[in-house]
Amino acid sequence: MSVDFAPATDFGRVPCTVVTGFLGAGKTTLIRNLIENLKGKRLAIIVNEFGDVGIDGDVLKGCGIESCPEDNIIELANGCICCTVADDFVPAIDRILAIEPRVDHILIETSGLALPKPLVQAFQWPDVKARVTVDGVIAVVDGLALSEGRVADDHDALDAQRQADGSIDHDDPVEEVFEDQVACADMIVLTKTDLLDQAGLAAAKGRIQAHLPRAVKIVPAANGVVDPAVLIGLGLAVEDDIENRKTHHDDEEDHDHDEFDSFVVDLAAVSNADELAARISATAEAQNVLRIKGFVEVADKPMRLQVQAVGSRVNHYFDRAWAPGETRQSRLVVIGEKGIDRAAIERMLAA
Ligand SMILES: Nc1nc2c(ncn2[C@@H]2O[C@H](COP(=O)(O)OP(=O)(O)OP(=O)(O)O)[C@@H](O)[C@H]2O)c(=O)[nH]1
Repeated sequence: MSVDFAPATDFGRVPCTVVTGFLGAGKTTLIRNLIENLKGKRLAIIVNEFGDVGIDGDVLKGCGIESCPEDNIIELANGCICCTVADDFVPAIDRILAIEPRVDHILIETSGLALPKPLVQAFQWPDVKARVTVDGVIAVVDGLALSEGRVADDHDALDAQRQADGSIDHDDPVEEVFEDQVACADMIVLTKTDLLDQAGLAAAKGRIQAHLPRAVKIVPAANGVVDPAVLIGLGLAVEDDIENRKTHHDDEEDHDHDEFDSFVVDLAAVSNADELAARISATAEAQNVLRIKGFVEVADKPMRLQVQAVGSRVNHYFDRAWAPGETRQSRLVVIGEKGIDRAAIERMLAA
């Protein structure tokens, strides 16, 4: 598949697509599909994660795509890119722009908890603006979760409550992050449609539409499959429009992510992958965990097990052989709202 990049707003600048979306919505899956299908274009990726340990970068590096070699994938773990933009993002852009031959396009995967607006605003800084431009902001939303009302549930009720009580000016943190991501989007990718029937799809679309401040297209996707021509090469120079996109955090001088916790759980090798998946599912359900992901050693297996849980729904598969000399270790990143019970989660996962 070939995509023409000729946005009128480029002026020789490298276009950059920001992929945002709540934890586990399907950002990495979408990006993986994009890089597989953007053949012939030299790509670089910035992958940002909330926790200290990067999993998504490792997943993307595993793609082995010639147009996006491992060295072109920069991981920014250790916090959301919206907060570390000055320290981490600009050096990452510098590094990418030094790559020879020059890359044609940059993809940025923000962490699932990042607010896209401060990141896009960084593209207004003169040193950045002279060299790169935001081609478009893609918000990836979890169709399954939305169809079940798990994100942005009860919005109407909340609105009514807000209007009745002037002192309420914030949703719960999960909804706030989700709404800010959608508010900044030029295109919405509604994922996991393979798990939805017609009614579920309509419900998910309806929930998103209720949040859209502007006419923004909703593109349904199963397993990240979207024609790159739909998402890439929009040429919107979003940095020039971002101030018009209203979000919950507009009036905050400084925001933080204190509402969320993340930690790493080291496990011993497991003997049975299905049993581990069942344990993870039960833990996520009982302890209200938002996201668990990582790599695990299964005893006597030459392959590494990749584990991905979104809420209590768990996927696991052997993604590649452990490399010679690589430490076979089992590490899971756990993310939840502030106050999740770390000791109980560690106990349940290790049981
Ligand atoms: N069935 C199905 N599963 C999907 C789809 N898209 C993503 N997934 C699964 O959902 C889980 C999370 O997907 P990711 O692509 O890692 O999500 P993410 O948004 O990058 O997650 P974070 O970076 O942690 O916020 C994985 O198990 C994926 O395989 C889809 O369209 N259909």
